[in-house]
Amino acid sequence: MSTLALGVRNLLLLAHRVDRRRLLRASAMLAVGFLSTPLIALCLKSLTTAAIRHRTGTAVQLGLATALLLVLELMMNHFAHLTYFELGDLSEVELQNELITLAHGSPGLERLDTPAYADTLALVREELPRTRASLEAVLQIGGLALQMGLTAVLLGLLDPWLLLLPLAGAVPVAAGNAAQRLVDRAKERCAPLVRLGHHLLETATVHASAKEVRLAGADRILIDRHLRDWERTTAVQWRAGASAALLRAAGQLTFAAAYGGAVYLVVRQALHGGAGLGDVILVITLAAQVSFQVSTALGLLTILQGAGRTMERLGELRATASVATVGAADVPLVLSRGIRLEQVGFRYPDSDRPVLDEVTLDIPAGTALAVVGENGAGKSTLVKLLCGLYRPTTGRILVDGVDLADCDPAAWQSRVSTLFQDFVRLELRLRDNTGIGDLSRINDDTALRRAIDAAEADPVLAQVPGGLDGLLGRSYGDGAELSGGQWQKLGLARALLRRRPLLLALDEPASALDATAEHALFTRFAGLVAEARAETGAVTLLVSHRFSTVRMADLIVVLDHGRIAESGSHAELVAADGLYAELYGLQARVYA
Ligand SMILES: Nc1ncnc2c1ncn2[C@@H]1O[C@H](COP(=O)(O)OP(=O)(O)OP(=O)(O)O)[C@@H](O)[C@H]1O
Repeated sequence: MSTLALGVRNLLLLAHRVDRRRLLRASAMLAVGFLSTPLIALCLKSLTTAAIRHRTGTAVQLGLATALLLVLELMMNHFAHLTYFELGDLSEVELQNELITLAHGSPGLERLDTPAYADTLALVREELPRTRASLEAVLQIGGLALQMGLTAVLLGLLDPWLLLLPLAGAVPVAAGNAAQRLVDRAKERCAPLVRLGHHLLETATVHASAKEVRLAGADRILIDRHLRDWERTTAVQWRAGASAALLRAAGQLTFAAAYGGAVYLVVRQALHGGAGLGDVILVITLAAQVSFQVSTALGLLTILQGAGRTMERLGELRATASVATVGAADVPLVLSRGIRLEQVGFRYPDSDRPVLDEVTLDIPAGTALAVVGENGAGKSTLVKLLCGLYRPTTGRILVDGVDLADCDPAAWQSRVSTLFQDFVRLELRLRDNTGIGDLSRINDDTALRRAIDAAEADPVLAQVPGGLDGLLGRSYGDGAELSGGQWQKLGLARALLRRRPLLLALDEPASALDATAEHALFTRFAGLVAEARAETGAVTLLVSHRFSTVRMADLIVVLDHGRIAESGSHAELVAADGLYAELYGLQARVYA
C-alpha cells in the first residue's frame, strides 16, 4: 500500500474507532458543500442561456438556486469543520496514548537507547500535533474527489476532449508526491541534528540549566553550535526543498497549458456555432474550479503524504513492540537463597564497548550490599540490570535460582523499589509524585504519609500548600518549587512506598541531601534493611561514593571498568589493602 493510501486508511479507521457518528456527519456535510461548487457552474450556464432567451422567470429561479448553492458551499464546510475539529483532537489523544504504550511496550529499555528507534519515536512525537490537520485533509480530499468527479462528468458531456483537463491535473499531483518524498527523505537524514538542536535550545533556555549556562558564559558556544547544526540541516533541507519546488513548478506548468487549451477549444466551438454562450461560461467556470481543485488537492496530498509517513513510522514502532516475548517463570514471594550474577556482561545498544564484563557475584538473601567505584565504572548500569530494565548481553541473573530472563519483567519490577540517580521530578500533585511508587496505594493517605516519613520528607509535605493534593513545580502550573534535596527525598518516599520488595536499590540517594539529612537517612536505612530482611529476605543495594555510609553494608563490591575488582565486608577490604582501602583512606584523611 502506498504511503498516502496508508495514511488515509489509518486516519479513517482511527476516526471511525474514536467517534463513528461525528465522522459520518462531517463527511455528509462536506460532500454536500463540495458538490455545490460544480452545480453552481451548471446553474450559471442555464442562467446565461435563460437570460439570453429572455426567460425572466426561469432566470430568477436559477439565480435563487445559484445563491442557495453558494450558501451551501460556504456553510457546509464551516459546520463540518465544527464537527471534525473535536474528532481530530480525540484522534490525536488516542495516538498519543498509543505512543506512550509503545514507548513502554518492550520489557526493557534497550529500544529507547537504540538511535534509530529514538529517532523514529522523536519524529512521531513531533508529528502527532498535526493529526487534526491530517484528518481534516482526509475528509476534504474525499469531498474534493466527489467534486472533481462531477466536474469531469459535466466537462465530458460538453466535449470528451475536455476530460483531458482533469487528467492533466494528475500531473502536478504526481509531481507533488515525488517532491514530498524528496523533502521527507531530507527530513529523516536531518532528524538526529534537529534533535540535537532542540536539546541545545532547551539547555540554553530552561530554568534548570540556564543558570549554569549563564555563569559559565556558555551561551555563545551553545548559540554557535546551534547555528552550525541548523546551517547543516538547512543546507540539506534547502537542496531538497529547491528540487521539490522545481518538480512542483513543472507539474503546474503542464496543467496551465491544458487549462489554456480547454478555454481555446470551447471558444473556437462557440465561434463556429457548435457551442452556446452558456457552454463557454460553464467551461470557463469549471476550468477555473479544476485549477482550484488541483491546487487544493496538491496541498491536501502533501499533508496526507506526511500523515502516511507518520503512520508508517507508527507501524515500525508497533512492529518492534510486538516481537517482545515475555517469560513465564514465577517470581518468588520471598527470597530464601538470594540473587546471583553469573558471568554477567553488558553493552548498550549500538555500542561495542562492554560496560559490565564477566561480573559474577552472590548476594545472599537479606544482604545489605553497597557498590562503589569511579565514575563510569558501571554501577548504575548494574542497578538497571538488576531491576530488569536491560537484559545482560552475556551471562545471567538468578533470583532464588530463577533466571530473570525467564520471568515477566513487569512481575519482577513490581517487587523492586528503586531510586535512580536521575530520578524523575514529576510536576503533578505530591500524591502523584509519591504514589507512582505503588499505584495501588496512590489514594492511601496513611501509606503515603508513612513512606514520606520514612524518607524524612515530612517537612516537605508540611511546606507544600495543599499537602498531599498540593501541586509541585512551576513548569505547568503555580505549584510549590522544591529544592534539589527536597525532590530527592520525595523520590526516596516513592521508592519506599512499595510493599514487600525483594530488591530495594538506591543509586546515590543522598547526593542532594545536607549532612543532617544524610545522617538521618542512613540511620533510617539501617532500619529499612532490617525490616526488608525480616519481611521478605530482600536484598538492599546502595550505590554511593560516601565511604562513611558504605562501610555499614554487609557486602561491598568495588567495580572498576565494569569488572569486580574486590568484594567483601568493610573490615575485609580494609585488611586487603587494595583499591577500596586506598579510596576509603583518601576520604578518611580528608575528613580527619
Ligand atoms: N543509555 C546509555 N547508552 C549508552 N551508554 C551508556 C548509557 N548509560 C550509561 N552508558 C555508559 O556506560 C558507562 C557506565 O555508566 P554508569 O552510569 O553505569 O556508571 P556509574 O558507575 O554509575 O557512574 P557514576 O558514578 O558517574 O554514576 C559509562 O561509560 C556511560 O557512558
